[in-house]
Amino acid sequence: MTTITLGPAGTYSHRAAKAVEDGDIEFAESMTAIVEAVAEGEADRGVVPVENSIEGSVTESLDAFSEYDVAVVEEIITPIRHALLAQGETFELVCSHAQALAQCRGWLDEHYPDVEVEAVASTARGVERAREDPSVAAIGHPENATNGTELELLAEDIQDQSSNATRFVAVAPASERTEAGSKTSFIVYPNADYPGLLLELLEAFADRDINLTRIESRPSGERLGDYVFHIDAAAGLYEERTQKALDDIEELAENGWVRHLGSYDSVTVLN
Ligand SMILES: O=C(O)C(=O)C[C@]1(C(=O)O)C=C[C@@H](O)C=C1
Repeated sequence: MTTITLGPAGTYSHRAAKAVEDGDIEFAESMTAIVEAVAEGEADRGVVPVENSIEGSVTESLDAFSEYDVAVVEEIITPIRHALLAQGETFELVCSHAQALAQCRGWLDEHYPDVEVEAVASTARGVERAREDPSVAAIGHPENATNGTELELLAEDIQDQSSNATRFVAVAPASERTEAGSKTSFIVYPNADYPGLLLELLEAFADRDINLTRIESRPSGERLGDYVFHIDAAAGLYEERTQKALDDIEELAENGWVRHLGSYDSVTVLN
């Protein structure tokens, strides 16, 4: 089994992938490339972040789920505890993934108000930059201080909320979609706009007592004000009520499309 995730080695995505998948792990540079590799059969599984408790959605992953046909087979929730790593105490630039920089914005403003920040493709890419250049510090998992050239751990637990956590999903080829699982993800493109449309979409679930755990609108890209809705429900497709809700939203989106990513269970991993 080959799993593809965000690289290089040492990213939080890599840690989440190792926690749930056996076998080889390969790396890509973007969430889109990971989802595409799974959709095209180049990898058996992909692990991508979808949502963070401080910064919200990882929109690149959501947009990739609209673009490529894949199944979600597991949800992985993990606490994210960032460290500041560098060759020494004097540096001018902090490099990390945009999500990680945002999760530590307050801490950086307080402790290093004068340093510049630069977003790079992943936290581990930032660590590489810090290894190459003494004027660069990185934000990433503390183990990056010891899993290559030694870096100093200048500070730990620098995320703005101690409860910082990220939700990842494991994706598989669309043929592996299953109806078994306690959660289901839907993507709905109604291709329509009238008063009460969103209410009707939500009623499909509310009328059947299905709790929604998330709803997110993403621009469809077709025209301004036109949206694709990502809806996560705390119910499995094996349940009659979920099938009925799906029938209703398919009817509401008769001019657009509905895709479900399958049903899946959730695990929490501490790493
Ligand atoms: O750069 C990494 O280490 C990642 O795995 C990406 C990512 C993200 O995009 O949310 C994952 C978890 C953290 O929230 C910060 C960054």
